[in-house]
Amino acid sequence: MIHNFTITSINHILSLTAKLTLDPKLFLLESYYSGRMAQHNSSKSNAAQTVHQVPGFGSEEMERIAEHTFQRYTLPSKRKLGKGVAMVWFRNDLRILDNEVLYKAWVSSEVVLPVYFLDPRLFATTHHFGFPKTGALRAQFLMDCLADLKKSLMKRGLNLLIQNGKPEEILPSLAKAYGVHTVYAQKETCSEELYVEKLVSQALRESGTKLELIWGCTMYHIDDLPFSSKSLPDVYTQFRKSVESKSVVRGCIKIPTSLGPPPNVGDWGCIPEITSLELRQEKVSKGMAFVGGESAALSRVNEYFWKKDLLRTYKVTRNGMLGPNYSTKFSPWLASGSLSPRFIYEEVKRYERERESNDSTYWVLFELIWRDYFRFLSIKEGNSLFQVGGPRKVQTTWSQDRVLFDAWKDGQTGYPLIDANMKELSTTGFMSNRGRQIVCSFLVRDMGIDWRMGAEWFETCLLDYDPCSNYGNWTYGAGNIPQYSVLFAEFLHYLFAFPIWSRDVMSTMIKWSDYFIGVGNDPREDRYFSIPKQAQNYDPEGEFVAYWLPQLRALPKEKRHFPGMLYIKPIVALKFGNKKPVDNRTMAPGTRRVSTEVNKWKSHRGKRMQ
Ligand SMILES: Cc1cc2nc3c(=O)[nH]c(=O)nc-3n(C[C@H](O)[C@H](O)[C@H](O)COP(=O)(O)OP(=O)(O)OC[C@H]3O[C@@H](n4cnc5c(N)ncnc54)[C@H](O)[C@@H]3O)c2cc1C
Ligand SMILES: Nc1ncnc2c1ncn2[C@@H]1O[C@H](COP(=O)(O)OP(=O)(O)OP(=O)(O)O)[C@@H](O)[C@H]1O
Repeated sequence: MIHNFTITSINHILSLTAKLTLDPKLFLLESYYSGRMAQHNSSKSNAAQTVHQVPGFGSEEMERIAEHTFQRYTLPSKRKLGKGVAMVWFRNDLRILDNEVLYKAWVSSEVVLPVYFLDPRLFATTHHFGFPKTGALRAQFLMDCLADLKKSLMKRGLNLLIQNGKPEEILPSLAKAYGVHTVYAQKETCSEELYVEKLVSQALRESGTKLELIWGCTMYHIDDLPFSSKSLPDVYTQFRKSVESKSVVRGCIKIPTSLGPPPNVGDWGCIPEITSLELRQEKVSKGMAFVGGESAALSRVNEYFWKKDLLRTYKVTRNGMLGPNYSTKFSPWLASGSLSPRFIYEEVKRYERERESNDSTYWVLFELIWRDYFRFLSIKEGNSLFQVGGPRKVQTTWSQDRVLFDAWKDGQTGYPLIDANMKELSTTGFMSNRGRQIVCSFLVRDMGIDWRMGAEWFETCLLDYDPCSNYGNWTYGAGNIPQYSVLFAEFLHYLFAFPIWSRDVMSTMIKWSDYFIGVGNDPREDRYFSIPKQAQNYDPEGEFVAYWLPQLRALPKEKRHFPGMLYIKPIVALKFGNKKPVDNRTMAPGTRRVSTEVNKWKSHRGKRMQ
């Protein structure tokens, strides 16, 4: 069931959340959840301004689903051999199911001390363009995750210590005060996180405590790859085929029934209001409102796979843009670590055994392998993933025109498909994969803007922000990952897999010849997404744009994507809007060279138009 609720209800929820102060006593957490959800449940669906809660369950139902899932993953009581106190430093692994960090700390000690640091660096600004590092919606999602984790730990005889500050400054004194022999934490891969790991390791060494970093964020474990991450294939397909044939996804780590006894902590700390992090409360006024936390994550898996049976058709629907049903929406929980990709894997396999195995069930795993790929790529490529030329070190002059960029960011470009997607992003913290590819292509290719501005804005807004997937996809979209080698490898694979006289091969060769011509050209011409074509294929009725730009709803469906004078004037012409490619960097903003006629869509030409 999807709960629709009004803006007023959301306001209530947010003000309730804003007033939240958590007490170690479980009943206050109970009232946090029941209060938050009562608002969701009591509200009535109201006209166009609806909000779809994801997942669409009330708090009790989510808790029931989570408990039921935990029971299937309960570790039969086992004698612990460990001694002393171990600490769990929670990072992007905010879960108890399939958490090796938590498990290792538990087996290696008599007492576990779980800690989360509200590191001020997470709430500072992005590297180049000074946007908020964490936007208000993701910050609120994070607070939900922490509240849910705290509650789960308390149910198992523990708690979560919340500390404001940098881990390297606080950990040594905590370790000393509690006699911690080892701090366990999830291993990260990007330079900002590696820097913190280095500082923590140095600080702990001085106090004689060990730091043990454990791999935990991918579906395939790094130790099970058939190659070292430094020799990761440049081509996704090679990577995927190799891991699929040579590696096995490890089983989920189970949860001990009791994680106690807890250490003697006087004040476990509160989950703060996001205003105390210098963020303004933001309300989700329409679209999807995601509930943070592991209980919600497990409930979403249950809803998408089992209750609504949407896994059966995922491959057909996954390119949609409107509503909670076209794709899994697992990404926000995966990014915060409140959902394990191995758990998703096991649920897909269970679904295949119990219901059906088809292209769609496989395709969720195919997409999760993309996620793994970008994670491992961040090890191989290091900081080049964040640099303007990307791993290819492409030399291109990009514009950093603030007027153009702000029009993109604020959904004011004059192209409804771009504007609707950008409004969804700022209103909800989410955008479909299709939408992300389209707005990325528009910013980079039609506007000629520095792709890092787009990537940093995504970093601010996305609930599912993950440095590897975000910067990986942006560099890929900006043409900074060697796509000609991708195609060449695909070509060879195809050549050897099929007889040369096959008609498919011949037509594919003709198609691919276009890619080879472009080698060495301006990368902005790679992966061009034609707006008319995308609109026609993925929003033919104009429902998505009319949802986010209600002023377009009154127009005939075929006019909604190109409303002409009835909408904002397009801020730039489309690069391939006319027959000849246009370099927008030489055009004054406001110049309009785009065909607005729907029946001219098919005449739009562009190299590599998707
Ligand atoms: C410019 C751009 C930026 C992106 N930034 C992020 C980001 O910061 N964090 C993030 O998780 N994803 C990012 N993606 C990938 C993708 O858009 C989202 O993972 C997806 O839209 C999330 O929705 P979903 O969970 O319903 O996906 P589904 O279609 O249901 O896919 C299932 C899961 O597979 C993984 N996945 C799917 N597509 C990709 C992909 N292209 N790359 C990596 N993993 C993928 C995700 O974990 C996703 O949850 C980005 C894509 C683009 C084009
Ligand atoms: N987790 C992360 N999220 C976002 N950005 C990250 C993350 N980890 C590393 N980075 C980025 O990686 C880059 C570090 O690379 P590098 O040291 O080459 O850049 P820099 O020299 O600081 O950049 P510049 O010379 O352009 O100022 C920075 O842009 C940093 O913000």
